[in-house]
Amino acid sequence: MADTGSTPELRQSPAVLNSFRVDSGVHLNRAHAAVYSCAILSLVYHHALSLRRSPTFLISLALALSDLVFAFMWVLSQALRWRPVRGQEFPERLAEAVDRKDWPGLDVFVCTADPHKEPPMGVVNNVLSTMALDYPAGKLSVYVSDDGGAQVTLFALVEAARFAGSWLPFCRERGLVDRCPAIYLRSDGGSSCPEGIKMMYQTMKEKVENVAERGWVRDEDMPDQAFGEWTPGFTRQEHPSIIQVLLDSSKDVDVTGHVLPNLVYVSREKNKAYRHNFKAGALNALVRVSGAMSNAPVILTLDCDMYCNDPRAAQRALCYMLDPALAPRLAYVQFPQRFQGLDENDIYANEHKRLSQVHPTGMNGLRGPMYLGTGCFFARRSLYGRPSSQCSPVYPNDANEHVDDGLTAEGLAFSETALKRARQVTSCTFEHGTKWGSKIGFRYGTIVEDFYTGYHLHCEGWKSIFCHPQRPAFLGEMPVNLDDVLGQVKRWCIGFLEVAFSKYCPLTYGTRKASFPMGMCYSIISFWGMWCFPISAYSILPQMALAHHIPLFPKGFGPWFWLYAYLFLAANAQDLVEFLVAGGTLRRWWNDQRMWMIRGVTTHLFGVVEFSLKQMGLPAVGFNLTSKVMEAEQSMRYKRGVFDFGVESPFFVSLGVVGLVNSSCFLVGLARTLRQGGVEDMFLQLFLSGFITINCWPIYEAMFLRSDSGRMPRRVSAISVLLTGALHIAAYFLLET
Ligand SMILES: O=c1ccn([C@@H]2O[C@H](COP(=O)(O)OP(=O)(O)O[C@H]3O[C@H](CO)[C@@H](O)[C@H](O)[C@H]3O)[C@@H](O)[C@H]2O)c(=O)[nH]1
Ligand SMILES: [Mn+2]
Repeated sequence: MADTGSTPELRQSPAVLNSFRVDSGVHLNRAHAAVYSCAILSLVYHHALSLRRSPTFLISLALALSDLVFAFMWVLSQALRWRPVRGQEFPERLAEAVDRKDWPGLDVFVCTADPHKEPPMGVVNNVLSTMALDYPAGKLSVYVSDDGGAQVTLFALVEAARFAGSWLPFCRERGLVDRCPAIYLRSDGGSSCPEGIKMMYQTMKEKVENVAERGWVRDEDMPDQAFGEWTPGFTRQEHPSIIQVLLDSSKDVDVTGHVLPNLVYVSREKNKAYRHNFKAGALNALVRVSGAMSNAPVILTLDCDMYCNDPRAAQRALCYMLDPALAPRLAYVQFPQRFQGLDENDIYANEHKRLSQVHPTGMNGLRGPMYLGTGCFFARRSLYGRPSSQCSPVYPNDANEHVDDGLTAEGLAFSETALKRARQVTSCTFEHGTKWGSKIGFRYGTIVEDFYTGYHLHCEGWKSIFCHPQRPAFLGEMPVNLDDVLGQVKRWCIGFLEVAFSKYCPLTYGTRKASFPMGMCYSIISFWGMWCFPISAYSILPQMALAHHIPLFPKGFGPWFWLYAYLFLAANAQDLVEFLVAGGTLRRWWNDQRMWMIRGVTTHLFGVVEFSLKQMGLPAVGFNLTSKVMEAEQSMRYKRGVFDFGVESPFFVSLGVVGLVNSSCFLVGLARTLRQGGVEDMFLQLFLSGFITINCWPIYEAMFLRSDSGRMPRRVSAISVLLTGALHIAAYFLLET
C-alpha cells in the first residue's frame, strides 16, 4: 500500500529534474502583435467611416460586428503568445533524486460508461498498459469506474487480471516499451512474442467479445466469479453500488512471484431520482473509493479509450511533482491528447481541437495548461482545497482533514471496513449537502468537467504543467467521421457556454481570481461558440452581395484594400508558422483551417442555438458519448483521407448550403464582373468566395460525385439545394429592389 504517512526528504543535493526556457520566438511575436493591433484599430476606424455611407447598411453592420468579434478573439489569444515557456523533464535522474521506495503511491482512474460504444477490450488494453507502468507495483492501483454497470466490463476485467499475471512479468523482463498488448502484438516486435502469451491474449479476447455480443455472463463463462449483484431489476440507470477488488497487491503475485498492482472495479449506485453528474460524478466516486483504500497522493485520470504508450510516463510527471520548488502549488501535470492511427494529414483536425495543445508553451508560461480530462496526473490534495504552504510536496498527509467526509487519512487497504466504506461513499445520497462538485473534487455544473475543474483549480491558486515528450505518453481514440467529430465539438461548445454564462465567467471571475492573462485564455475557450457569428456572416453575406455585383469592401487597390489583405494574410501566416514550428505540415494546416471554418457554421452555430434554447427552459443536453467503434469501411476512408458524411445530420445541411452559396455566387459574380467590369472593386469578395469554394471541394464531391456509403445522403443534398435556392430568392428581393 502507499505509505502516505511518511514524507521522504529529497536528498541533500537533489538532481535537476526539470528545466524551463522561454521560447525564442517571443520578441518576434510581440513585434507582430504591435503591428497587428495597429491594423485592427485602423480597421475599426475604417468601419466607422464607411458604415454611415453604405447603401447596404445592414450587411455592412453585420460584417463590422463580425470584425469586432474577430478582434476580440485576437486580443484574448495574445495572452497565450505573450511569454511562451518550454519545459523539459529528466526522468532518468528521478531514481537518483528520490529512492524508488519513496515514490508516492499512484492511483489510476479509468472511466467507462457504455460497453456498446466503448468496447470492453479497449478497457482491458487500457488497464493492462497502465498496470504495466514502470512503477513499484505495491504503490500502483488501478480503479475502473463503470457507469454502464455492465457485467461484461467486470467480466473483461477479471480476465485482464488473470492475463496480467503473465503479461506484466513479460513486459518487465523484455523491457518492452509498447506495453499495451493489442498494440504490441500488432507491432513488429509482436512476431517474437511467445506463442503462449499470444494464445492467452487471443482466448481472452474471444471470451470477452463473445460475452459482449451476448450482453450477459453465463455461469459457465466464469464459474468462480460472482455476478450476484446483477439481480433481475438491475438496469444501468437503477442499481446498487458494486465494488470488487480483483487484484490486491498485498497478496496477489504474478507467475514469477512478483507483486501485482491493485485492480478494483467500481460501479457507483444509480437511481433515476438523483443527478449523477456524468464523468465528474464518476471520478469523484473514485476519488472517495480510492481514498478509503490505497489513498495514493498522486492520481492519474484516463479515459477508457486511451492507453499508456510510455511506461515511464509517471516518472516524467514525478519530475515536476517531486520538485520541492514546484510541488507546493502544483495541482496537475497534463500530457497532450495524442491519437492512435491519426491520419497523416489529420483531415478532421483532431489533434488541434483543444487550445492547450495548440499553444502548449504559451500555457506553460502562465499558470499552466487547462485540464484535458485524460492523461493527467493530479496531486490528490489539490482536489480537496486551496494550496497551503504547510503542505509537504505532493504528500497529502492532511488531505482529508479539509473535508468533512469522515474518511481517514490513511488508506485502509482492502479490509472489510474499507469495502463497507467504499460502498457508502458511492451511494447516490452520499454527496448530499457536501462540497463535492462545488468546492472539492471534480466540479459539476457543465458537461465539460475537465475544463471547469482545471479552471477552478487555477482560480484557487494552483498551477499546472504541460508535459509533452517526444514519444506520446498516452494514445487515445478519436472520432473518424465528420458527424462524430462535430457532435463532440458541439457538446464541448455548449459546455463552455455554460461556464461563460455562469457566475464564474472567466472574463470577470477568472481574470480576477486566476490572473488576467489566465482569465483571457479561459475566455477564448469559454466563448468558443462566438466564432459562429463572424464565420457564418463571412461565408454568406459578401457572397450574396457579390452575386448582385455590390461591392462591400474597399474599392480599388488603395490603402484600405491593403489593410484587409494584410489582416487576412498576416493572421494566416502566423498560424501557419506556428503550425510548422510545432512539427505540423502544410497539408495539416490547410485541413485545420478548413475545420475551423466548418466548425463555425456547424458545431458553434448549433451549439449556440441549443444553448440558448436550454436557457429558455428547453431540455438540457446530456453527455453523448463519442463512439469508439469503427466500421471497417469507415476506417479505410479515413486512412485515405476522405471525408465521411454518411448520416443525415443537420450539420451537413448547413455545410451543404455554405458550399453551394459560395460556389454559385463565385460563378455568377465572376461572370458579372467580367461582363460589367470593376474587378478592383469586387476582388476581395471574389477572393473570399473562391477561397471558401476551394475549401469546400470535399463537400461538392460528397454531394455530387461519390457513390460510397460515406457520401452525402441524397436527402441532405436535396435540402441543401432547396435552401440555397431560397436564399438566392430572398437575396434577390433584398438586394435588387
Ligand atoms: O456519464 C458518463 C459519461 C462519460 N464518461 C466517460 O468519460 C470519458 C470521455 O467520454 P468520451 O465520449 O470519450 O468523450 P470525448 O469527447 O472523447 O472526451 C473529451 O471531452 C470530455 C469532456 O467533454 C473529457 O471528459 C474527456 O477527457 C475528453 O477526452 C469516457 O471514458 C467515458 O466513459 C463517464 O464515465 N460517465
Ligand atoms: Mn474520448
